[in-house]
Amino acid sequence: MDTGRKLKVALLGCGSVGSEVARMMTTHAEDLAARIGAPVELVGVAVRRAGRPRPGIPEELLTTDATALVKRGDLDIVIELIGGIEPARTLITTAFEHGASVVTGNKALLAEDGPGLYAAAAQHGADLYYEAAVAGAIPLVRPLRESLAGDRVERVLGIVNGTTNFILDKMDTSGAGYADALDEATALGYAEADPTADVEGFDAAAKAAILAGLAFHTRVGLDDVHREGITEVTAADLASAQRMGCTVKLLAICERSADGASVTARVHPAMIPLSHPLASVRGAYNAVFVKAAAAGQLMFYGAGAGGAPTASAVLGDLVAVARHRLGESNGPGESAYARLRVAPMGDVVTRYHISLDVADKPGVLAHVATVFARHDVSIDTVRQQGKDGEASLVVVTHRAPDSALQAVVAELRELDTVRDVASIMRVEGE
Ligand SMILES: NC(=O)c1ccc[n+]([C@@H]2O[C@H](COP(=O)([O-])OP(=O)(O)OC[C@H]3O[C@@H](n4cnc5c(N)ncnc54)[C@H](O)[C@@H]3O)[C@@H](O)[C@H]2O)c1
Ligand SMILES: N[C@@H](CCO)C(=O)O
Ligand code: NA
Repeated sequence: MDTGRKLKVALLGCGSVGSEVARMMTTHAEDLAARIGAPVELVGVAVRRAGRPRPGIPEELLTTDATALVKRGDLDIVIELIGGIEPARTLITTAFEHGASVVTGNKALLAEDGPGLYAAAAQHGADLYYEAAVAGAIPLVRPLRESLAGDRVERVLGIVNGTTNFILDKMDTSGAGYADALDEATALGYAEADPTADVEGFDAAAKAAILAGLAFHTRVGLDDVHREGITEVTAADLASAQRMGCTVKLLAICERSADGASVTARVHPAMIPLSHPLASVRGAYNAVFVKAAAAGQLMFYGAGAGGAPTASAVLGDLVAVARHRLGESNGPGESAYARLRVAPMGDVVTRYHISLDVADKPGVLAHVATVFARHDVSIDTVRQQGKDGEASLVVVTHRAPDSALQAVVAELRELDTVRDVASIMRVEGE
């Protein structure tokens, strides 16, 4: 098809991902044109600092005025790769107002204000695409948004943050503590100078909010996601997991309740059996399981981060959106019609591994067991190891509501014979 038309594209942000997108748009120009049906031309690149050498990007395309760029009025597509809430949000909405469609990788902004962005896109008849926002290169947004649009998704479970997976993997394989593993992740460039967003689970929680929204056709905000990071995970937790034939992963889990009336979304470290495929996701890789009523279990695996892998997802979106511009059509907008209740963490039903330091005296085990029984939490296994009048007690429960487990722990902490509740970890993937 030769329509004689050229599609004009502006790029906002030229960091790890943006620079790869600019490079690929140049090196793959002919293939992109053939696949889209018209050439895509990069007409401007907004950067924060001018005057830096940017190999492969003609200097005359660079500008430090992103606002003026998105207001040009002749843009077909704006690719936002600045990140963060502002100025990204204003730039994206301004791009819509001036007639462009938008491709972004900005999970923080989508989790904060996805509905606002969708509304702006719909108002101006534009597309909003964001495959790069969740699990980088791995096609996951499009499968949920399009391929599974005819099915009923029951659960999304996976590893969606590479930095924390690298740290936990390091702790597992080397016996290192959290701080040493974080130092190594920083030295190797996996963790950022300020690792808070990754290690405290904010990045994974934003992705969980996006995934839950897509999976359940319900608005799920960042505040709806229960979030625990990995900073409290100890070498002892990993050792204990290994003794149980498990490892520890930071998981994002979005589930429909058994009665289908509500959904939950959570991010926390959890033990998973070594036999589970997620246990063999090493280093900074991501992997996500999607369970749907008709499709059954699907597994998505690959590079969840990195300039080139993430740029692959951005370019895929660019092709899709460009085709729509040529065909004067649109991709899917927001789908939040189901309006399911987003239930609190207390409603989540799962298993627990609880490690207690107790006095090694007659009746202590019975006393501890009574607390579990009082809250209707059934014990699966108990393992005790004694040392000098003290004992460490590891209790693994059957499935129980999180609220019941929290009540058990609060009561255990009050017992004279319980010196410390050393760790509480959920057990998933069985
Ligand atoms: N790096 C990854 O592996 C990865 C993976 C998935 C998604 N993402 C997302 O992609 C986006 C970009 O990530 P990144 O890793 O390339 O970040 P980055 O920090 O490397 O790049 C962002 C760039 O934007 C520039 N910038 C900041 N303010 C600007 C402004 N007002 N105008 C123009 N430029 C401005 C910065 O100077 C920087 O070069 C983020 O939303 C991120 O969450 C990144
Ligand atoms: N910081 C993120 C990048 C991808 O969103 C990670 O470690 O996975
Ligand atoms: Na993706």
